[in-house]
Amino acid sequence: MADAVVLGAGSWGTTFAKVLADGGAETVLWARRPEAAREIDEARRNTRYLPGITLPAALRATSDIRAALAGASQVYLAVPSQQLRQLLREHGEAIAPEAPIVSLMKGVEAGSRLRMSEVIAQELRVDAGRIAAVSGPNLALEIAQQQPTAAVVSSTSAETARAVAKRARNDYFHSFINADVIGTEFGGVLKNLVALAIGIVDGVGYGENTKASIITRGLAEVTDFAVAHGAERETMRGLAGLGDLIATCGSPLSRNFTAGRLLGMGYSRTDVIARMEQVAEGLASVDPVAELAAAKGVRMPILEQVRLVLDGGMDPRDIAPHLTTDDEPIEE
Ligand SMILES: NC(=O)c1ccc[n+]([C@@H]2O[C@H](COP(=O)([O-])OP(=O)(O)OC[C@H]3O[C@@H](n4cnc5c(N)ncnc54)[C@H](O)[C@@H]3O)[C@@H](O)[C@H]2O)c1
Ligand SMILES: O=P(O)(O)OC[C@H](O)CO
Repeated sequence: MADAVVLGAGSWGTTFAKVLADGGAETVLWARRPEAAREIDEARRNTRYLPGITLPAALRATSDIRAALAGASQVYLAVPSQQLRQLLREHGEAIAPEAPIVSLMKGVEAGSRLRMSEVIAQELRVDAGRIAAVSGPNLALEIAQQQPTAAVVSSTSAETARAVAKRARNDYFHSFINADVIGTEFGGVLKNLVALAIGIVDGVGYGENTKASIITRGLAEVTDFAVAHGAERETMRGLAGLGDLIATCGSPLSRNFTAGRLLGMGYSRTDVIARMEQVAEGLASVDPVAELAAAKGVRMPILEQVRLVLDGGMDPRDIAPHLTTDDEPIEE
């Protein structure tokens, strides 16, 4: 019986399993492909997602999801957001009755427009207090290299947040806690959209002034959206808001930045999706977030221009969401 099981052996699931194992938790990682599980278990490597990283000997991997889940006292989920519901539908009944269920994901489900904690609650019919979300400036490869960073574990139950934060920490990864699940999850979702915009301007060739203007206005846009949906303003100034915005918009390791960069270089949405070998959650979140913003009447010029570029309705060179077209100057 494991202390923790991580479902999804991509870059983040594998890295988080390493974080847990390095913190002393007996950890099992579930990989969909048997050959990936075998490589992790036998060679201590996940060459496809974490090249150059040696995984801890204490970390076990399997492609048998039912065996992985059996009796595990905490369950961490790290599959692409659009795949979560089906996974839970097929295997959710194997999750131990009292185990906290932790989302490591940063997306909104297309169609339902639900955050990942909401998908978990709806699909598994569990109380919100059993669910936690982890978010922060967490580029997987840097953490796998044991570069020090932090995240926030958010749950409506302080007991759940504390239990998860105590397990998800070690000498290079620290977990803070908060109770603002809405803000923590939306911070992770929306920074991906700003990173797409920053990637686009980088691909076009614009420099630091343009990027800094968009990141700064991006924080205001993300905050307006999240607060309108019930988040605490303060959360957006924390690790899951500003912290993640800085990390994601500033790094070529970010898949969202990379996808944006390809758009800025002139590739179409279809070409970008075909070229991306890993999930860039922002691409699937653009439409549901735009719908959620419209429902609350939130103005989101950055999101709207990213959407136009994606749909081929705007030349990437014309992207300038921080240049307002209003006649009257608006308050910053
Ligand atoms: N990589 C990061 O730096 C990072 C950091 C924080 C959060 N996240 C979030 O974690 C989530 C997972 O991202 P990632 O970086 O690990 O992606 P990834 O592309 O590196 O890996 C995705 C994994 O999911 C698996 N998968 C795909 N479809 C599946 C399905 N239908 N059922 C089960 N497994 C499936 C793939 O085989 C792969 O192992 C995303 O929501 C992402 O935003 C990523
Ligand atoms: O690679 P990205 O763009 O999905 O970003 C990874 C993490 O979310 C950064 O915190």
